[in-house]
Amino acid sequence: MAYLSEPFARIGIIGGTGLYRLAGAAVLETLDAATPFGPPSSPVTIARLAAPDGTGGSDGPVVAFLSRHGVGHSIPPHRINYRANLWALKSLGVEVVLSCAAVGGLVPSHGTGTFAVPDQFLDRTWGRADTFYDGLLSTGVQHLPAAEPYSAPLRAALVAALELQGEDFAPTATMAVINGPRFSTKAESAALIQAGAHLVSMTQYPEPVLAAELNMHFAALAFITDADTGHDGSEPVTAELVLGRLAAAQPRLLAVLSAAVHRVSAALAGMEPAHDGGFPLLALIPADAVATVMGGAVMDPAGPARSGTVRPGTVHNAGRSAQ
Ligand SMILES: CSC[C@H]1O[C@H](OP(=O)(O)O)[C@H](O)[C@@H]1O
Ligand SMILES: Nc1ncnc2[nH]cnc12
Repeated sequence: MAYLSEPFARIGIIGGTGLYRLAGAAVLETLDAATPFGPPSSPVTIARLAAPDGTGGSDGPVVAFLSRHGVGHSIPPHRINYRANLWALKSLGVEVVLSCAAVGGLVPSHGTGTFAVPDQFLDRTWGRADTFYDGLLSTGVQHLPAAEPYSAPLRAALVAALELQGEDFAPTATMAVINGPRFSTKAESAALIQAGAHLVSMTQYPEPVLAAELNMHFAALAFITDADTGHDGSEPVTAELVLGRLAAAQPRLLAVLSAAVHRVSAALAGMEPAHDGGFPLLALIPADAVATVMGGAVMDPAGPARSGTVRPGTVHNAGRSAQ
């Protein structure tokens, strides 16, 4: 079995609609990651962000960036290989995932042109592979506690970054996730509001739970591009509108992301790496060894102790608890 002696990057960023690369970051490497689930949506770019003072050089934090919809936005939300994407980041040493998304706002408190940091989701997708514990990898039966599905310390870093950048944002939100690729009808939108949702997305499930199963911190930075079917009197959403508004907001999004990454990077510098024994280089692991990896260093069900209310990867192993 082959292991990386050190991670390529400890912080991962998933780019969504309109964010296909990290403009301004220095690309160090571009990697084609192999996973047991097939290739991820895009090559993973290892890139160095500018230093905190805005200069280049070797002081800025290094991140692993992946484009969820692929190069040229070729993969629709219901066809994204979410398992491959999260596994690819994990295999490169990522411990913390910041997921960017263009979302619809359903209520006045979450208005167009502002940001939000979701703390809950409402899964309305269907047919998506949303667990690594499905028997495929001989990992046994596991049940992920999902009451608090996002990492508290990572959400706090995003909130601090949004404050630093002077952005208008909602520090909490319930994110409804529809299957797409079509947008909602007015009746569906009203039903989501009735169910307690503030935001609507097509991609924000199952990323949070897959990250947790892989013992990675996960939080989402949502930019509200529209008012969905038009609760504020605006025209109903279209893809062109989402793309255009996200493109216009990209510098703001990148500034918030960068501030959050610097904060997280400083915190990680004082933390031990989450894993013992190195990082599995999955591309080199034979298929029959994958189960060993899943039950060993990568998938230790106890997981590293972390602060905050969330312990990503803390899973209930039904097999063990029955003993
Ligand atoms: C192109 S409009 C619909 C598209 O935009 C959002 O993408 P992402 O969440 O990756 O930013 C939405 O979920 C849809 O996939
Ligand atoms: N209104 C909307 N519904 C679903 N996904 C979206 N992404 C951006 N806006 C959206």
